[in-house]
Amino acid sequence: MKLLKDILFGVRLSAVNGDTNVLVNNLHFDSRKVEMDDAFIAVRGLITDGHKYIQKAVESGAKAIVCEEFPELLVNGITYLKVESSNEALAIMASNFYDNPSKNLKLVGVTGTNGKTTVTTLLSNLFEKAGYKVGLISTIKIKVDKKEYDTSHTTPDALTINKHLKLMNDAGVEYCFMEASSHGIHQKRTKGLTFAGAVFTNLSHDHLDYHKTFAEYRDTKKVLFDELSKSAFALTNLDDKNGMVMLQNTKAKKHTYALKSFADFRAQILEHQLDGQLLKLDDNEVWSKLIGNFNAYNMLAIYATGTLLGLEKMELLQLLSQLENVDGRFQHYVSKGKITAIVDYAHTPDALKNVLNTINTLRTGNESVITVVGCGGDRDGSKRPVMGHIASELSNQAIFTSDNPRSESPTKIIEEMEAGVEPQNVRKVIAIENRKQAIKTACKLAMTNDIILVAGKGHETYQETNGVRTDFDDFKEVQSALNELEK
Ligand SMILES: CC(=O)N[C@H]1[C@@H](OP(=O)(O)OP(=O)(O)OC[C@H]2O[C@@H](n3ccc(=O)[nH]c3=O)[C@H](O)[C@@H]2O)O[C@H](CO)[C@@H](O)[C@@H]1O[C@H](C)C(=O)N[C@@H](C)C(=O)N[C@H](CCC(=O)O)C(=O)O
Ligand SMILES: Nc1ncnc2c1ncn2[C@@H]1O[C@H](COP(=O)(O)OP(=O)(O)OP(=O)(O)O)[C@@H](O)[C@H]1O
Ligand SMILES: N[C@H](CCC[C@H](N)C(=O)O)C(=O)O
Ligand SMILES: [Mg+2]
Repeated sequence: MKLLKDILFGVRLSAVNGDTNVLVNNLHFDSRKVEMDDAFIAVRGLITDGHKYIQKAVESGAKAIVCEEFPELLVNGITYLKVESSNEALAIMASNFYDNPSKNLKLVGVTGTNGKTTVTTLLSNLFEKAGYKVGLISTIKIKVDKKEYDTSHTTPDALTINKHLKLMNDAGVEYCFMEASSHGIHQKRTKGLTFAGAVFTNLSHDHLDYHKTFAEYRDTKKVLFDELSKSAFALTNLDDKNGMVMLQNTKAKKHTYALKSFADFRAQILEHQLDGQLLKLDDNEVWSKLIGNFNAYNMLAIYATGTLLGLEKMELLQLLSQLENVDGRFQHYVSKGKITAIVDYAHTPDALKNVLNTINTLRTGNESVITVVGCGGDRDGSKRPVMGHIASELSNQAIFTSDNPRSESPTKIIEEMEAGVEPQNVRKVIAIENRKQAIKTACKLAMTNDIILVAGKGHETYQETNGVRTDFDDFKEVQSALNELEK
């Protein structure tokens, strides 16, 4: 139990009706979870409006209501608080409720279209190898030292974030690396957190269904940097067109990294193969098990962050060379018959292009590249033709299939991908809606030395159709299809 007035510390209240000197048991933004003596924060969503459920929350025992508009009926004995932004109030209240846990560790936020999971996961692995207790909040999982929790979002809601940061405090965690998605920043899930630093990876086409314009998408990411304190660091990718935009209004100490421009932290790729690449980081050579230009950026971002957090350079370089690929990111398998299968979470045009370009640089002879790819339903539809074009242009054969159709028709999604295929590439493309069959077909078509890329779902272990998740694992599927054929 905590005093409501303490939980409200720092929240801008525009009206108060009732007593704030009351004890509150728990906070909720979903009326269905409210119990006796809880506070309910009414949030306006995309599907419905939390304000509609205020009365329901009161009936379930809510003692306090935080909202942007008072309901017509104010019940005696209940405290009503009016705020300009319920999302912002929720985040600040969540921090206060859990005793501001982000202040008790070094929290680093990573934002950008691609590379967030890779950078945060590898930073967490690296700091763990360096002997620290570490936390991770990522698309794949939440980690509190050795304990792992499932997660449904890249950046969870403010209550989930702060609850886990508190668990990190209790476990003695010193560093936490967290992904900051544009949805998360826009919905203020990260508001009120104290960041020791923020990292920008890159910006490319994604989520234009939600943000409407690219400028709005970019400016949302920038908020993470705008809100940093003077003592924090702001690290950006100088080679990205929007890298410097991120630093425009930040109070934090500014640092840059780049492969192509003159920056505080620099890298160069000296040589590369399927199993890794030799990098020059500043003036030191280091072997990276992760390949591709994009991973050189990721390794450099990790190196720079490690340095800014005070790790010793030689130790840092040595630990960098031990890092393994993150699950579902360029995860590869070479079959008995010498067919290479690569599973990658490329679900944006830029990621798909990067991965296929990297694969194409690995080709030494006449190997074919066969790509199996789909696009998610209920997500930015304008990515579909672009990804269709990239897959067909940069592969010898492309099989368009389902990703997570969610509430959309997989046939329609595939047709939208096909609309981007240029006439000279039409013969390279076939459509097989069933993902299992699509992967099997790619394996049947592949000959010795060929490379199969299965893109879009990476680490995901399910396929979501109409709200139902069925077990599905790209890596297992491609591995077992190849084994079956080569028995
Ligand atoms: C588009 C989006 O981001 N939606 C998020 C949003 O939901 P919403 O706006 O649809 O909410 P809503 O259903 O309209 O409900 C409004 C409010 O009424 C409340 N409610 C509703 C019903 C009821 O009976 N009682 C009640 O109180 C709800 O709890 C909610 O607070 O707020 C919810 C609560 O925090 C989120 O779970 C939900 O994420 C959905 C599931 C989602 O798929 N989000 C994705 C797009 C997302 O956030 N992705 C990013 C990563 C993307 C990337 O970078 O690639 C992420 O960080 O995961
Ligand atoms: N630095 C990078 N630049 C461009 N593409 C990248 C980069 N790092 C990874 N990728 C590509 O993007 C895919 C997704 O990578 P990752 O999961 O690290 O990104 P993310 O930002 O966490 O994505 P999400 O928004 O889904 O959380 C990878 O599988 C790879 O194809
Ligand atoms: N964080 C991304 C993941 C996309 C993964 C892809 N497999 C899909 O389902 O679209 C999103 O929610 O848009
Ligand atoms: Mg991620």
